[in-house]
Amino acid sequence: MDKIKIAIQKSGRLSDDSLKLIKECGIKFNNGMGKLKAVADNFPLEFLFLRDDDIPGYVEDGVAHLGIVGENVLVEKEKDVDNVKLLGFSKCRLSIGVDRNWDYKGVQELAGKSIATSYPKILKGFLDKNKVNAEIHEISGSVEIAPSIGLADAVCDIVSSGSTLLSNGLKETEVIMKSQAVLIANKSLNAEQQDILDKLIFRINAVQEGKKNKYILLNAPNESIDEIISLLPGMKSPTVLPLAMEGWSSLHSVVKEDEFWDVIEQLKKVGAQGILVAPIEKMII
Ligand SMILES: Nc1ncnc2c1ncn2[C@@H]1O[C@H](COP(=O)(O)OP(=O)(O)OP(=O)(O)O)[C@@H](O)[C@H]1O
Ligand SMILES: O=P(O)(O)OC[C@H]1O[C@H](OP(=O)(O)OP(=O)(O)O)[C@H](O)[C@@H]1O
Ligand SMILES: [Mg+2]
Repeated sequence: MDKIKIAIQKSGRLSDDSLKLIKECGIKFNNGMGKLKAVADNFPLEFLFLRDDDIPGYVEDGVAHLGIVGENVLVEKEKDVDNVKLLGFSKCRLSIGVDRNWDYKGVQELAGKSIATSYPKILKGFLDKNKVNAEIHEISGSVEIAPSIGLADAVCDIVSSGSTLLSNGLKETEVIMKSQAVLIANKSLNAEQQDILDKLIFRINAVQEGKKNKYILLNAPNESIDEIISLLPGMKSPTVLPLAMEGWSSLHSVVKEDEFWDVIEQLKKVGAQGILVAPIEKMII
């Protein structure tokens, strides 16, 4: 079978979670220190470890068939690739930051100022949309230092916790876009390559669904079972098994991670006991 190539960031904010997702999909490979290429042992996938900025271009050209990048880089690079799937990690935002003592009242205050950024296209789009004429000063890293060394009046850069802005005497004033990691694909995959991508997407979906849900087991008096079933509808419907103790049943189901604590409270109110909750590794709906 043909192999397809996936481009992953070599080292940075996307790398660990990208590799973790691949491993959670049951794909094994050996990425020794400093290796720029690796081949999976049990799936037709080859890995290229690259700078994230280069990934959309390599995927457009077909040097790599797939890639994992931040949406911020994907939008900035304006490459013609398929946006296959949001991956839910490396969540951040692209924001304007200004000196914390600037009494900033709105985007019009950026008129005539210079803004340092590694995202000139996205920034230009934002300024044009707001009809603000400002100078864009493109730099490739350490953007937050620009105002304090007199290079620019403001910055447009990635913010997550905000601690980099804070430690450079800046404050966040405008969120231009929100971003997370995304799986991208070349637009001209052949049937065999598409088949491999479909298998990978199937596995990613199973991993993501598993994370969104928990497996729940509980004991309940038989008269509460109908009410509990309405609280825990499960994938099709819950499994209900009689306990050795007369008048009691054991019920197995799944519950959504984000509804979990509310549901547990309601289950207790209707008489559920001995509630066990376990993580789900994979879930295929
Ligand atoms: N603090 C953060 N928290 C969460 N996600 C982030 C954070 N910083 C960046 N990201 C996301 O991870 C991507 C990679 O960030 P990183 O800082 O590793 O890039 P880089 O320094 O340009 O790396 P490279 O050396 O590969 O060019 C960003 O494009 C963004 O989508
Ligand atoms: O709001 P925060 O949580 O502080 O995160 C934001 C910082 O994180 C990223 O840099 P990173 O630390 O990845 O270093 P880099 O300069 O190598 O990109 C980004 O470029 C910001 O500088
Ligand atoms: Mg980069």
